[in-house]
Amino acid sequence: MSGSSASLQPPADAVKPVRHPDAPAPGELLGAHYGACFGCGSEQPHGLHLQARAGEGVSITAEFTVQPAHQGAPGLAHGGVLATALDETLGSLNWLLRTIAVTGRLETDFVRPVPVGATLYLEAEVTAVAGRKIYSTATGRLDGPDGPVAVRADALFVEVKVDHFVEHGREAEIKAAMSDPDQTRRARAFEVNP
Ligand SMILES: CCCCCCCC/C=C\CCCCCCCC(=O)SCCNC(=O)CCNC(=O)[C@H](O)C(C)(C)COP(=O)(O)OP(=O)(O)OC[C@H]1O[C@@H](n2cnc3c(N)ncnc32)[C@H](O)[C@@H]1OP(=O)(O)O
Repeated sequence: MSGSSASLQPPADAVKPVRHPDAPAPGELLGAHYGACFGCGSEQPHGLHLQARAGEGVSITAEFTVQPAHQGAPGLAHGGVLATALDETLGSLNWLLRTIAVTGRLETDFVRPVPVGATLYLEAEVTAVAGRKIYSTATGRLDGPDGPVAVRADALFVEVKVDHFVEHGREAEIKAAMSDPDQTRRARAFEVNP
């Protein structure tokens, strides 16, 4: 099965995404946007520790190695964990646009089982932007960047203001993020199209 639902088809007035002039250069590691992020943070012992790298245009590559803590069936990655890897990779794309956005919809195809110990080689790109809506797509491959596709996703991210996190997040974490000494992480969290 593949083919995303109608709500993931960009509308007729959608435009091509524009890479922000200050986006990290192709090949540059993005680093974690937040230390406690389950997808990319270093402070989560069982997190994915996904490492994303800027690509050409509005694209990203990322790697994630499946740990024993990520199992669903014995010896195999949990589907929700794989969806997280896709979500994190897709979410990282928005930094190349310098837009803060959250996942509105994520549609996933699980094509092949992914064993514990395997590295998932992910690539993602923004395909279109329509107002606050950002359309993107991702694949995850086994055995190398050109290996067989194991997972695929199409997504719609919706641009939000930083108030989204301030209103809905927990105060202690918000305060800690706001005083993060890492300038890049702070910028990723709080700059919108500067
Ligand atoms: C102080 C700390 C700050 C920290 C900052 C961090 C920065 C991060 C930096 C780097 C991140 C890198 C990595 C992250 C990766 C992980 C990403 C995630 O997992 S995010 C968590 C999961 N997602 C949610 O929790 C969203 C929950 N949902 C909502 O909050 C709302 O529903 C929201 C914002 C998505 C939309 O609500 P509305 O009221 O703002 O807007 P409406 O009018 O409903 O939607 C706008 C347009 O989008 C469409 N839309 C919205 N949801 C849709 C859906 N599910 N399917 C299809 N279309 C949808 C609507 O139909 C509408 O379209 P029309 O303008 O009318 O054409």
